[in-house]
Parts: sequence; structure tokens; C-alpha cells
Amino acid sequence: MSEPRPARPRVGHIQFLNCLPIYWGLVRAGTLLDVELTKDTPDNLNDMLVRGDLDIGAISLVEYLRHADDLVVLPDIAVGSDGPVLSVNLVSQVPLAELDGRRVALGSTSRTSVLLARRWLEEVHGVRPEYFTCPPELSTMLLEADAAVLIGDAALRATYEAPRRGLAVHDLGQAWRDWSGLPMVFAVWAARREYAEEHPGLVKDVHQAFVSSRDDALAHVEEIATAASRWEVFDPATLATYFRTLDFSLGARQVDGLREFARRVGIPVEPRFADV
Ligand SMILES: C=C(O[C@@H]1C=C(C(=O)O)C=C[C@H]1O)C(=O)O
Repeated sequence: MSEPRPARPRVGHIQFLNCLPIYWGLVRAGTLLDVELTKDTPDNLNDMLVRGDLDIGAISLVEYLRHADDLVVLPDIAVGSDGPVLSVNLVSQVPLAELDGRRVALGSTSRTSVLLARRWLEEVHGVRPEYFTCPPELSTMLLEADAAVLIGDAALRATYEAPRRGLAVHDLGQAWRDWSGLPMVFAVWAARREYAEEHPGLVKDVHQAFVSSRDDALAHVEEIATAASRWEVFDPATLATYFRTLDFSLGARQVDGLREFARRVGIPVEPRFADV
């Protein structure tokens, strides 16, 4: 028998197409064997990381900001956009100026985008709708609301299908860029602070795995898009465009965008980064 081994890091992965390129890279590198991966929607992953049921994972930006004392951000990698994102939308049956006092449905898987939508409607369009949270299913949402906020695969579908149904699709990545002049960071990767202090080497390894995986995936977008189109409703060209539209970087401009979002939503946190 050998020495007792350290437990594998418990890592959260967003189970949307937006993070498929990163998953593909992890599979290809064989790195998945070194982590205990939990795939789920952002709302569930947020709660698990905050509760300490995960050590490292993707987290909605606003949930990171709310729990910044307990977390450290992994540098260089994020889920964002510098302009349109295609998969974070406000879909409306009426002109936005008419939404005052009307019902707007917020998809339950999102924390950052639903807050962005609320601020944008209030401050740019001068309307204060009545909000309610519900499962992210567009047709059901619009039975009870005049507009809906969606993220992930449901939002990507809406980008292509909703205009055919006479609905207006407002891309919230573009909305943020027009409003702030900056890229939007929807989610970051973070580690629990105590875990990063106790296991700096493991955090460094996981970070390296994600960054290499992202880089590898971006060099093979067509291949990933073709493979994914076999089981997704989107064709390879649509998926390739989507993967290239997303901004997986976290450079100086993205961090400026992150800080500006934090300021505008009233949680002006200065991000603390993991030492990797
Ligand atoms: C770009 C996206 O960003 C997402 C938006 C999130 C949020 O609004 O809380 C969380 C994680 C990301 O998946 C997307 O969902 O497509």
C-alpha cells in the first residue's frame, strides 16, 4: 500500500454549449481524470461553490462579487463577450419603452445576466417592470410575461428562432458594450480561498488545465462545432460562430468590464486573484 493520496479537487463545470470547448480540451488532454467534475447549470454551481461543496468552479460574476471574501479568482479565463454574445438575451413581445409596470420573466439559471437586464432596463430604458423568476423555457415564460431573460442554450436558440415568431431579441452582451464601452464578464472561475491557501499546487494545476484546454479548443473550433452538431439542434457553422463570438479571456479590458459591472450593481469589489 502506498501513502494516502490527496483527494482530487472538486471542480464545477457549466453544462451549457458555452463551455463545451473547454470540456472538449479537458477530455483531449486527459485532465478529467485528475478532477472530480460536477456538470450543472450556473445557479446550482454557484450555490455549491459558495457552500463549499466544490473547491473550484465557474461562478456567475455577481455571485463571485457577493462572496468575494471567501473566494479567489483564477486569472486569464472567463465566460464573456466583447459585444454580442448570442446566448444572453432579453426577448420581448413589446417595445422596451412599454415594459414599465409589465411582467418580465427571469430565467432561473442566471444570476449575472438577470441583474444586468434589470439595471439596463431601468437606467437605459427608464422602465421598472415587475419581475418574477421561472424555469428558462421561452414559450412558457411569454405566456405570463411580456419579456423574458434567458441565458445559455435556451438563449442561443432564441437568437435564431424568436425573430421568426415576431419577437425582438436584445443581446445583453451588446447592450452592456453599448452602455459601458467595455466587454462583459458573465462568469469567472474561482477557488475557495481556504482551499487555495491549503492546496496552491492543485489550484495551479486546475487553472493550467482550463487555460490549456481553452487554447487547444480555440485552435480546433471547426472540429468541435462539427462534433457537437451531431447531437445539438445547431448546425456546425452556427456553433463555430458561437464559439468564436464568446470571449473566454480575462485580460485588462475584461477586468475593467468586471469592475465597472461591480460598480454599477453596487458591489464595488476589487477582485483578488489566485496566485497561480
Ligand atoms: C454567456 C453566458 O454566460 C452565463 C451567464 C451566467 C449568469 O447570467 O449568471 C452564468 C454563467 C454563464 O453561463 C451564457 O449563459 O451563455
